[in-house]
Amino acid sequence: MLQLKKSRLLKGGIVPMEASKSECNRALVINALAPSPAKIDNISQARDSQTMIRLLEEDGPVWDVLDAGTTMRFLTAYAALTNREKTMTGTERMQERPIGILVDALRSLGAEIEYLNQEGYPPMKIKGFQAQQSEVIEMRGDTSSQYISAILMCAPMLPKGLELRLTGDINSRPYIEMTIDLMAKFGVSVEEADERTFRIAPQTYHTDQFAVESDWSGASYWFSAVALQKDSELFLNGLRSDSTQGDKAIIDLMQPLGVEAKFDEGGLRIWNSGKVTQEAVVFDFNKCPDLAQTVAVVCGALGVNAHFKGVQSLRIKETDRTLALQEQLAKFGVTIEPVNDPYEFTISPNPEGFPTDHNPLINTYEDHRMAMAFAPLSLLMDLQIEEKEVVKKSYPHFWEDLKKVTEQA
Ligand SMILES: O=C(O)C1=C[C@@H](OP(=O)(O)O)[C@@H](O)[C@H](O)C1
Ligand SMILES: C=C(OP(=O)(O)O)C(=O)O
Repeated sequence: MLQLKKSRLLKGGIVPMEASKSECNRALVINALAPSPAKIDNISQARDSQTMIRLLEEDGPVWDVLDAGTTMRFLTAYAALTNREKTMTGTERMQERPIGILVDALRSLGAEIEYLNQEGYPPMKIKGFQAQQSEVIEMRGDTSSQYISAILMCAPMLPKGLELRLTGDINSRPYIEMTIDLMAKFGVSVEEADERTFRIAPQTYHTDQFAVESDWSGASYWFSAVALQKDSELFLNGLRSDSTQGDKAIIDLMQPLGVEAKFDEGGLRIWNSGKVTQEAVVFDFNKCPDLAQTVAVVCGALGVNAHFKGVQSLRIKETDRTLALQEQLAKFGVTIEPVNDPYEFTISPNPEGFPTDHNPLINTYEDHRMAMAFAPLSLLMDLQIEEKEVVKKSYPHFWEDLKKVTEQA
C-alpha cells in the first residue's frame, strides 16, 4: 500500500516523459524479423517491453508474457509465422483476454495452433507453419487492434504476400496506423487500398537506427494533475507534435476540463486555464481507450457530467476497467451507469460535492492505469493506493516523477 499525502504541483515542474511501450514493442518485433537489426534508441523500461526483449532472447519452449497484451498478440503471430514451436501463456487475467480472432487468422494462413485450456484464450501451443494457405484473409476489427497490428508486422515475411480485409467496426484505429507508420520507418510499405483493405507485398525490413518516442498515454496523468490544481503548469519533456500515437487526443479531451497545451521546444507545456465546462460532455474513446480512466476520474473530481462512448474494449483489458472505475468512483459518491453496455456509460458527479476528507483506499485490480488515473487526486486529499508496483507495466518511474513535481501541501 502506498500512502500519498495531500500535495501541490511545484511551479515550473518538468516531467521527463518515458518511452512508449506500444512503439517499443513494435520496433522490437520488427527488428527480430529484420535480417540485420537496427539500433533502437530510447528503449522502454516498461515491464511489457522488457518482457518482450527477454522472450525474444530466450530459447525455451514456453513464452510467458505475464500481463502484456501487445507482447502476447505480437509474439503469437511472430512465432506462428516464423515457424517456431512455442507455448504462449500469461497471467490468470491474460488467460481471460480473448485471442481467437488472431489465432483464426493465423490458422487460415497456414499456422498450426492448439488451445491448451479454453478455446479462444491463452495458453496455446504454436506448432509451426508449413506453407502459406491463403493470400487474402478477413479479420474482425471490433475486439482488439493488436491482432491486426500483429498480422501486419509479420505479413512481409509471407512468401505470397497478403491482402488483409477488416470487417465490422474498427476499434483503436490509431494503433493500426502507428504499426503501418513504424513498418514504413523500417523500410516496408503497406498499401491501404481503402480504409479496411491492406496489401503487403513480400519485403525485407531494413533501417540503421530507430528512436522510440515518448509516451502519450503516460502523459495523460499529468494533464489530470494540472486539471485538478488551479494556476498550475507543467512541462512534459519529449512529447512530439508529429506523433502517431492516438493518445495525443488527450490534448482535446482535457480542454473542456480546463487544461490548455502548447508545443514548445523539446516538449509540451500544459497549464490550468480555469475554464471548466458547465455543460455535460460527450467523450468518445473508440480511438484512445487507454485514456478513459484518466478522464473519468477528472470528470468525477471536477463535478462534470459526462457521457463516455467507445468504451467496449475496457471490459477486456488488464481488468474490467468499467467495473473497476464504477467501484472506485463510488467511494467518492460519483456514479457510473452503463448505457448500451459495454459500449457506453454515463458519469454523474456527487450532488454533495467531491469528498476530500476520508483518506480513501484506491483498489488497483492489477491494472497500472487504475493506480495512475487516481493518483492525481492526491492534489486534493490524502489518498492510499493499494498496489504501487502496478505502474511498472507501462510507466516504471511514475511515482518518482510525481514526487519530483510536487511538494506536500
Ligand atoms: O497496439 C497497442 O500498442 C495497443 C493497442 C490498444 O489495445 P486494443 O487494440 O486492444 O484496444 C491499447 O489499449 C493498448 O494499450 C496498446
Ligand atoms: C491495455 C493496455 O495494454 P495491453 O493490452 O497491451 O496489455 C494498456 O496499457 O492500457
